[in-house]
Amino acid sequence: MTKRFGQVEALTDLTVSVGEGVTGLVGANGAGKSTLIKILLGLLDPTDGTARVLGHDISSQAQEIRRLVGYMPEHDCLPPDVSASDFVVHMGRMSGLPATAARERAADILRHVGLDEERYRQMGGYSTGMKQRAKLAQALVHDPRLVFLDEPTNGLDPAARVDMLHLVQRIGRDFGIAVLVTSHLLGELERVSDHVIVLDGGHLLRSSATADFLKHTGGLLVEVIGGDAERDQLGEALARAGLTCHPRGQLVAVDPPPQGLAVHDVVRDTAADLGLALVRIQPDQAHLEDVFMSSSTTAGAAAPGGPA
Ligand SMILES: Nc1ncnc2c1ncn2[C@@H]1O[C@H](COP(=O)(O)OP(=O)(O)OP(=O)(O)O)[C@@H](O)[C@H]1O
Repeated sequence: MTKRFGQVEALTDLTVSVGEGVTGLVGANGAGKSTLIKILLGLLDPTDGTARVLGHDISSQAQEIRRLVGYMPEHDCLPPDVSASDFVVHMGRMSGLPATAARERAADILRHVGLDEERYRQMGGYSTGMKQRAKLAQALVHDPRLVFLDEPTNGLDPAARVDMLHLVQRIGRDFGIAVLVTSHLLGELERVSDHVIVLDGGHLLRSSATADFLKHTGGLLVEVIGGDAERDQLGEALARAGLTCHPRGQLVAVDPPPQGLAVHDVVRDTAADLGLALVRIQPDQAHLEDVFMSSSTTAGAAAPGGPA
């Protein structure tokens, strides 16, 4: 499908399918991730093309799709003067649950996402992490078969990110709900996704099983919160500490270190000295960033079929 907003082409000839389990939809800001989700929900019409979600056509069966699908939007959409408990019950009722069932489901799901006593407080006073959990709960209250999570880790500190990613993994693996989850941090979805779709400027760069992205090279990949400046600051400091590194997308790739150098300690201490927040240190086996580095565009490729 294609989606244009005036002169801007947000999605270009995109053909992709999403299967069971957790699928990571990855791309820089503006890559077209939110646009794709909104089209699949029937909130936006494609300029060209069509799609099916759980076997239903997005243009003629949007209502059926919304019954079967949950949606956690990217931006804060929570009424500040309502408690999470009342809000999630309300969203359950809006999805057609009877009052008692909505109350029971809301209590269960709020417990699953980790909002306990706080659920009776007005959401205006919540931290970003609590707001993300309330947004996640409302997406799950009607027991959907598929859930779209748009940047669920946005605005969270590293510990809260890990918690949220763990929750995303549980939704896919323990609750058996298919998940399409987006992130602009290239690396963070690799650990929780069974499948990864990479978008760049509205084009499909790659769609594969996560394992196909992985190959161990003996080096390390390091990611810190921030942009190019923070990445380069870390890379330069690691070079001064005796490591050979290169920028790779948003990451610092560290070549296999000299024998005997405790490279994890060097990276951790260097980041701490610079006051940079580490997102991850991991073996250099992630090829997501390589996909971004390669100039070839493979629009039109498709992943194995499934419910969406
Ligand atoms: N309603 C709109 N009107 C005009 N342009 C839009 C609209 N919505 C999105 N766009 C443009 O379409 C492109 C894709 O946007 P989209 O929000 O889908 O990206 P994204 O990958 O979700 O990034 P982000 O994480 O920043 O939201 C961007 O260039 C954006 O400016």
